[in-house]
Amino acid sequence: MMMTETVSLLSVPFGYGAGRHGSEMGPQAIFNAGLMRQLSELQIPVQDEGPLTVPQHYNSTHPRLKYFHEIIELNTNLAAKVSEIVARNSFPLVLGGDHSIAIGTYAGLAQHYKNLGVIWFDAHADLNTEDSSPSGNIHGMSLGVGLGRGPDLLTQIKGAGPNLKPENIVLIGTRQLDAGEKEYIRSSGIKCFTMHDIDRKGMSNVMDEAMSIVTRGTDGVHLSFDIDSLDPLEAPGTGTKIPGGVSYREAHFALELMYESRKITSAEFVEVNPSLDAGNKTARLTVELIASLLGQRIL
Ligand SMILES: NC(=[NH2+])NCCC[C@H](N)C(=O)O
Ligand SMILES: [Mn+2]
Ligand SMILES: [Mn+2]
Repeated sequence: MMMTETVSLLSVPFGYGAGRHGSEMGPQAIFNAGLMRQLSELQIPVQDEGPLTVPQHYNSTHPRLKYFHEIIELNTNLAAKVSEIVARNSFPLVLGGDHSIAIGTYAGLAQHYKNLGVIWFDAHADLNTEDSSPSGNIHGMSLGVGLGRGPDLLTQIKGAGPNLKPENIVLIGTRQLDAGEKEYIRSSGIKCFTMHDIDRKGMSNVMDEAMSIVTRGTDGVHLSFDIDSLDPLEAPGTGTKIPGGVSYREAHFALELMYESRKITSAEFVEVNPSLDAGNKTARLTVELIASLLGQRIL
């Protein structure tokens, strides 16, 4: 919680953007892992917005964009809900779901913030297009949509694009890029802190640089946190695991620094997939990470 009082918890039990089933059960797993208890220990006033209604599967059959129509419908509804939360001056905390729901989140935010900074914590860049995507899974395209780069119909969701600016975006934890994404990152100038950069500079310097980029000339900062940014040894419950990720301590430290900055104005945690988890380890980790973002301290 950074600039507002209440945290509005919005569950989005939706997984059609991912290649594997299960992330639609993410919000329930995160609640089961003790989210409400953790927030009450932090004495944070919470408004539970309940789960967003998700569209039924009506067999949308776009050849290269899987569940295209469901994703449009979901994100249209999500954008309206997020916008309403911001209008109430509450802090939107969105629980996914797969990363395609980021489209609806920033579409809702864009109705209030004209120059939104975005921190995209992820093993991936999610900057694919219909043509560059190796999978057709829209969770791999969701950041691109906000830059006007994604599939046309998606960018036409109210607020969805192109409302984000490359110079206001930082990627952190990146370690798997498809060819088209690399090219776009280089040509657009999006700042990308790969695992190599984290190893070389340390998370402390990376976060200092990242915060200075996303706060320069912006009127809000959104954190989009894909749990696959963490090393799969820490976070096995996710659908696209890439080895060599952010450590447990680095992730907490980054989130603690974001809290200290008091600049974050909204957040989402996505890609927790309980059907791939070891017990409920990844969901429990997510609860702890949320706590760090919201001010939990060791002492
Ligand atoms: N949000 C995610 N986990 N994205 C994974 C994307 C993987 C790959 N780049 C693709 O486009 O299919
Ligand atoms: Mn992602
Ligand atoms: Mn990812």
